[in-house]
Amino acid sequence: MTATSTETLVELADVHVVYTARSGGLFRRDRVYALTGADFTIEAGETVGVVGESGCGKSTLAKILVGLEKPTTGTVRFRGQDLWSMSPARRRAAIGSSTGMVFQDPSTALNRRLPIRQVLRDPLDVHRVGNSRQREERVRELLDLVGLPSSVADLLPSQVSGGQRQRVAVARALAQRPQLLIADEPTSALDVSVRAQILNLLLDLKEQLNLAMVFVSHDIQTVRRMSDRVVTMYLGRIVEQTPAGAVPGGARHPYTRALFSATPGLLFPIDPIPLAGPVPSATRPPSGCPFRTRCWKADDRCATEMPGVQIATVVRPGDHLFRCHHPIRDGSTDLDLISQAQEPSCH
Ligand SMILES: Nc1ncnc2c1ncn2[C@@H]1O[C@H](COP(=O)(O)OP(=O)(O)OP(=O)(O)O)[C@@H](O)[C@H]1O
Repeated sequence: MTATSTETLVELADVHVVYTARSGGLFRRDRVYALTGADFTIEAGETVGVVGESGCGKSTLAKILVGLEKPTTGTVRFRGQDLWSMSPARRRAAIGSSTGMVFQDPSTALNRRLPIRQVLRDPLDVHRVGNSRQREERVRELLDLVGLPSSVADLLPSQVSGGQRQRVAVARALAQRPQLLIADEPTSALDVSVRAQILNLLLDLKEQLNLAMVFVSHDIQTVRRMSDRVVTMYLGRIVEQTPAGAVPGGARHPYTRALFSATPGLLFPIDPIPLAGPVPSATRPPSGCPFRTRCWKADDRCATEMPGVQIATVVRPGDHLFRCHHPIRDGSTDLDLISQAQEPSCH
């Protein structure tokens, strides 16, 4: 699975998201550092998997990528245009035509009172895409695209199965022909029996429409299978970006290694690395490297200095980035075998 183009669809530059949350006393508010210093691009046609433990900022990153959340500081560019310096009308149009989002639970994401036909027509009506006949035609196309019979158009979302509802949610996200689909835990609310069908549907749509996709999941085995590139997040930071075939053995960040160490079905399995203790609070992240309180390689430097970005050249320059003072350099990767790539070199 490799990207077919290098056209940049979305670019984040030093994006921070800080929420305020009530804590303890009536008037006391804490800052929650949900996303810190995110530098990140998505190229046309590629699938990026986002992994990390609960609360590490995956959904915040997804919302930033689809324009649902405004950065506290930093820049989000859609096709080179600064999204948040556009007028609200232009921004809505840019978001609608560039990205679509599939949420975890289709039961809550879809308007329960509208028939599926209207659920799918809504984004077309709001953005005045074509005339009424063309919108009806697009609804039929969308149902066909996600493998649903046209007869479901007259049903309410509650009258179809969970898997079919998620197909409707995917169709709705694709209504305006976006080039980027963000899927935030798209199968975790579904029965195990239909999860594979939805994943296969996403893979088919990616091929058929040359979609770029951001796939957020706790299920790291699925992320590895679905993605070209894996982004590892820890406590609001992107700590590593690596080609999917390079994890876990080629991952340089100890946290990525630990997360993926128990992944079954690898050509080069590695010993499980247990993660000690809980993730620290996002209201008081540790100084220096955020992972240092759980890292077996941490030393004094990790407590005082946030590691800068290092580059490992696995296949192409820029394919593999990580932030660690003590990266792991041993181990074989599936990529070593597949691409006969050179051993990565760090700068
Ligand atoms: N609207 C909000 N107000 C205050 N804090 C928030 C808000 N949304 C998210 N957070 C906090 O920001 C941090 C990142 O949350 P986020 O939902 O992005 O993490 P996540 O990795 O997607 O978690 P999960 O895997 O559990 O869905 C967490 O500490 C969360 O509690």
